[in-house]
Amino acid sequence: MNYARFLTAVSAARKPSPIRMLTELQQRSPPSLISLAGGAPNPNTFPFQSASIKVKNGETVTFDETAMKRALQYSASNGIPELLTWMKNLQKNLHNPPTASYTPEKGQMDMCVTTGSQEGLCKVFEMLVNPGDNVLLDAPTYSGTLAALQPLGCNLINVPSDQHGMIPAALKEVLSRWDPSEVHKPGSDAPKILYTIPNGGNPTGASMTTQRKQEVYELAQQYDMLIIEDDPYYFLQFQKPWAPTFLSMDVDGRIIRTDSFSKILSSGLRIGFVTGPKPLVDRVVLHIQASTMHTSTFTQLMVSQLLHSWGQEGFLRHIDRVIEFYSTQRDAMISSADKWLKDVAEWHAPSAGMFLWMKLKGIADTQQLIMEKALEKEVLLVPGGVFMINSSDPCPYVRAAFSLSTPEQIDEAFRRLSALIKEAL
Ligand SMILES: Cc1ncc(COP(=O)(O)O)c(CNc2cc3ccccc3n(O)c2=O)c1O
Repeated sequence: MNYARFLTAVSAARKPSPIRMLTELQQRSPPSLISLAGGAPNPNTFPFQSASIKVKNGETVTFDETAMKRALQYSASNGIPELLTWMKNLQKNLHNPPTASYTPEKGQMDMCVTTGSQEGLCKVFEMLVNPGDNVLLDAPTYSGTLAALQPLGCNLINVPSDQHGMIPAALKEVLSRWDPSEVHKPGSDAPKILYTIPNGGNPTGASMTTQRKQEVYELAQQYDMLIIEDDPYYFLQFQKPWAPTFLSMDVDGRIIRTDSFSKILSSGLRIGFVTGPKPLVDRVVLHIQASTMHTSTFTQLMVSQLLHSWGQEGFLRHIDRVIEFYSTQRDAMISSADKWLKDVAEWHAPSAGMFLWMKLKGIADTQQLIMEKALEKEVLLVPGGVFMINSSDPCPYVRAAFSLSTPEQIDEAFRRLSALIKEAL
């Protein structure tokens, strides 16, 4: 793959930070080395001495004085080695990416830690998207992605989708505007990237079928596009076997995948990952060097200690408990929707994630209904317009999350929603 053609001028201009290189050189050197180089503060001056974090299964994550000094100090921009290694092994076990065995030039699978997958998305978009670029995505989509993409001045092209995700025939139709043999011609405005949320989509709850992923991947090959696989709900798929990922079929090194611990370990710890071809991950890391420098060392070490004590089996047992919770919540929301809303709304029951996407019958746009009437009735949902490329377009949908409220609260909320829809009609 020729990765240079995908980089913005800004990303291509990024150079390794000399002091960060010195820090990493020092970390690779024997303890006999005396360094007067790094401008790191002396951890003996830090007020924090130790920590122990109780884990619900009875174990404890502890930071003794030595560990605490490390946890409170700068660390490598791509992530602390033990967390990266653990995650690379998990990615290889879960997805068996063809690129794991490639050379760096050929797009060898690499990873970096980001402060939430939101940071990963933001830096990936800034690496790839120039003003005026055509970018493909299936809308409605995550509002945080729109917030990161739209200020870049790109032209967002919607690819029609349904409850099974992006529709390959529709993608083929959208791409038919361009001749695949001309996409490398100077001045070509053929799309270079496609973004999608393949499992438990936000806001639609949609999950892509394997067949559709294969067809979308083949079209990306034909038009030499990268696919950004934003997959924070991968571990919230209620049925097994979990769907094969784009990463698992990536024979070319054209997949950039963002993962997140937010929905399974903690959203406040802000731990996400970018997985992709080494030439592209390297550019994201250069951007991290010049922005946050790295994700919090403390949180990375805390999570890494937990994962090492659990092992992959323990991690996947934890995931099973999380899946059990969210599928029970999904069942509660669906049964309350059937009870209160089936004559005023329509929906597809999600098989992953934490969202139900409902179309309100007879309501052209839900913005006013939700932002005024729903608040009067003391029930809050998200009006669908915030997930559309053009948020001022009328949208008859609302997004309901089944993550935080109890089944009883969900039932009462839908009773209130039903009443206000009937009043509005
Ligand atoms: C598809 C997709 N991609 C990336 C992210 C970012 O997750 P990260 O790993 O935690 O950075 C998300 C998080 N989505 C949301 C977050 C959120 C945070 C506060 C309040 C509301 C929020 N609502 O509503 C959300 O949907 C997502 O859904």
